[in-house]
Amino acid sequence: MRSVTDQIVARHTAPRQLTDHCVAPDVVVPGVVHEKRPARTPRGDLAPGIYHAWITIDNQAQFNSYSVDMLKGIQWALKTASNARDVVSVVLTGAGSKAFCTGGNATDFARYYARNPQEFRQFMRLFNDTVSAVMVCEKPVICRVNGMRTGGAQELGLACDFTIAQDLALFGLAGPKHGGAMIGGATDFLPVMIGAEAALAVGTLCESLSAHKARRLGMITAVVPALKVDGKFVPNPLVVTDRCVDEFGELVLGEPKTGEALLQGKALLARGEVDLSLLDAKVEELCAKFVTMFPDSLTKSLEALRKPKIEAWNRNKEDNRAWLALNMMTEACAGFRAFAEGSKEAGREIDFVALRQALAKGAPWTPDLIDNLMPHARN
Ligand SMILES: CC(C)(COP(=O)(O)OP(=O)(O)OC[C@H]1O[C@@H](n2cnc3c(N)ncnc32)[C@H](O)[C@@H]1OP(=O)(O)O)[C@@H](O)C(=O)NCCC(=O)NCCSC(=O)C1=CCCCC1=O
Repeated sequence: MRSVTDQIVARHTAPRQLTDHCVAPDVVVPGVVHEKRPARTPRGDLAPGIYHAWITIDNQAQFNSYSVDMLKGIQWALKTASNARDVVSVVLTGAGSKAFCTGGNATDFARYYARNPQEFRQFMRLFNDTVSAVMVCEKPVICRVNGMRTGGAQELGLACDFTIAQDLALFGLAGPKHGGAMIGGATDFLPVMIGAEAALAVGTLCESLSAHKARRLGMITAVVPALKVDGKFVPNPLVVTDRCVDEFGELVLGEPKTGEALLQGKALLARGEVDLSLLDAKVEELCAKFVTMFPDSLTKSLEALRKPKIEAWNRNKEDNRAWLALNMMTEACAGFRAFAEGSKEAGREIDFVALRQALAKGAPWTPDLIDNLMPHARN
């Protein structure tokens, strides 16, 4: 039986032919899965004819890092979902349970963009426009963090309106340790989201944060357990989750365990299996809340609340793009080559002391200086 609103629509209150407002065609890009999943109400009832758009980054062999084509695919998918009349919210996620995404493909960076700033400028055009596409999306954008979120992916994730993470996921940034500054969005968003002092630590030290610490800092919306041991969910056993402060009053919630506690945590981790059903339930719970809201009022609220992040981003994004491009001649060239040419055994970082010693004597960034900073040059 048709509902009354269906009958009203059938009386031709809606245009016979709908106009497509998307700039680019909705194309299928390998590595980016774009689908519409049926929406439900908060009570769990199906809401026929309306959907949530799921965008899944899928390059699992390389921890879901994105190629240029994949960036285009993510951007198209965001724009398509933004325009789709039947889409309520957008979920941006990664395939599998290891990584949400680890940013740009570091091997491509080393092989194609190193010493090629004009080409990296073009890459950054795509990247910047993808971050902007998140923040002008007319629907709420939820980052479903199924695993590690680092580098440019952390910046893309910070641009999202909500982040829900499974609690084994790590959050990181490829900053000065990799030869970059975290200016693809993180330096704009973090001070607004977590305050200037915490942003300085996160934005310079290049230390991975646990999902619990990210939640404590206010960087993400919610955390759910993902490890199942003997059929029961347990919190991430590698980090402190049972107290907020240590005996001296220092905050420890979400900090890594050490010593015997860490060994026990690792043993528990090895016995368990990862199950993302609670993550999916939490994402669905949030998506369902949006179904029972006035759409325009929701979009207006998003637009108003995004302003502090967007204003910071728009102030800096083009200058930062230019700096990141030129930095491909020097530090990023060395940093990404070290990742691509290194290995777990040899290490994936440059010889920082040798670099500083050379620069202290005024040495220029010659190709042979960079060659000699590589991990294999030390052996
Ligand atoms: C910390 C890591 C993400 C994960 O470390 P670990 O858990 O030890 O796993 P690995 O063995 O290192 O990784 C598993 C395999 O995946 C490959 N991998 C992982 N990430 C990438 C990547 N980004 N690009 C290419 N390949 C990747 C890794 O080589 C392994 O494969 P293998 O065949 O060798 O077994 C660690 O992997 C890491 O540090 N990765 C690099 C992260 C990185 O530098 N990302 C780029 C950041 S820069 C960036 O994204 C941007 C900056 C400016 C704005 C635009 C932008 O995109």
